[in-house]
Amino acid sequence: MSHSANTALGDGQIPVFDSIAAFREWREELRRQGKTVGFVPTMGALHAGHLGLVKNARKECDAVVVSIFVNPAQFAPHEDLDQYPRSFDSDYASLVESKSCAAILLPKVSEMYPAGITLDRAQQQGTFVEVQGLSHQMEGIPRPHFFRGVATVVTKLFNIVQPDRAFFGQKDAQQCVVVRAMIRDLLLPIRMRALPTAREQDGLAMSSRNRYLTPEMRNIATLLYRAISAAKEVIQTGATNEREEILKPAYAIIEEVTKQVKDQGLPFEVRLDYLSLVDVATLGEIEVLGKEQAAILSGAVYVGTTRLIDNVLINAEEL
Ligand SMILES: Nc1ncnc2c1ncn2[C@@H]1O[C@H](COP(=O)(O)OP(=O)(O)OP(=O)(O)O)[C@@H](O)[C@H]1O
Ligand SMILES: CC(C)(CO)[C@@H](O)C(=O)[O-]
Ligand code: BAL
Repeated sequence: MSHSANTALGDGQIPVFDSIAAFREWREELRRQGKTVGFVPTMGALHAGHLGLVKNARKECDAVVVSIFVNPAQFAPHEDLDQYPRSFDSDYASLVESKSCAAILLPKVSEMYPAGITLDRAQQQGTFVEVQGLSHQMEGIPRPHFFRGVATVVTKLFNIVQPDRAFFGQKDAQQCVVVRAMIRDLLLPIRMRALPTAREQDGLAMSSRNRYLTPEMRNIATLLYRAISAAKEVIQTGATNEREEILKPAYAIIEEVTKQVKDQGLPFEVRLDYLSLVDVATLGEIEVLGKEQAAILSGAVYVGTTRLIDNVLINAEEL
């Protein structure tokens, strides 16, 4: 294949492109060969959840591209852009081991944001994509800048990779709903797949940010999954369809763990950010759940300064 991957990155088993022009050359050759391309966008610090997306993409597509890009536009000035884990060498080794990745795209901030990018939204220059109606509830309340940053970078990455299919994780449920709407609204010729959340043995959703947890924090980090699972169980028993009653056991679990951490004098706090029960299509909060209504039961908690998110689906298999 004639392409100019950056040979200083990786050991040549997978081409790594840090230049968009070089990547486009490589992509063009696949098109000439009539091969289908699957795309897995990531921010790196890869774990088994990411690798599951890559392996599934490979089952459905001839060649899989993985991007690794910590996108400044989706971070607020007070968030963890600088601390976000960056581990290219081990990410590269995991992708080689997966035997499922045909190329890695590692774009530079300067190429992704030709007009520059500052985290201060009021000062930002250039073109941004925003999915109105789905970006300012749930995760969009504490992170009002977030989905604009995601929609913008995913649009740019789609324009570079030009995938036939794009693979996302259900762990970031609202992101899946936002990206699906964006693909529909902008008439992008891409099929989106949202795959189930990979979990640790005790149920904790895999996440790059789990690396921030100390062993003491890790011991109680399943609280959110236990909480939303308890709420889902209430729905499944048919005992009630009212939001308040559905969420009651979830609030109780979080309160109990919060108190336990305090009583034991552990050197961190647990704090609930939010719990939510929304319709999958509108992301509107549900007061009374319809019999077959597809819904997302989700939440976010802080364990120390680490913010964990998780969700389960109600009356739906895929987002
Ligand atoms: N546990 C998981 N199971 C399946 N997919 C996942 C999981 N965690 C992340 N993903 C998906 O991988 C893609 C890249 O996510 P990202 O690189 O932000 O990882 P992350 O673990 O979600 O990181 P963070 O800790 O920043 O939330 C997204 O589509 C995301 O939904
Ligand atoms: C989709 C994504 C790679 C865009 O930066 C990011 O939001 C993520 O990792 O979920
Ligand atoms: N997976 C979500 C990326 C973020 O929180 O910035």
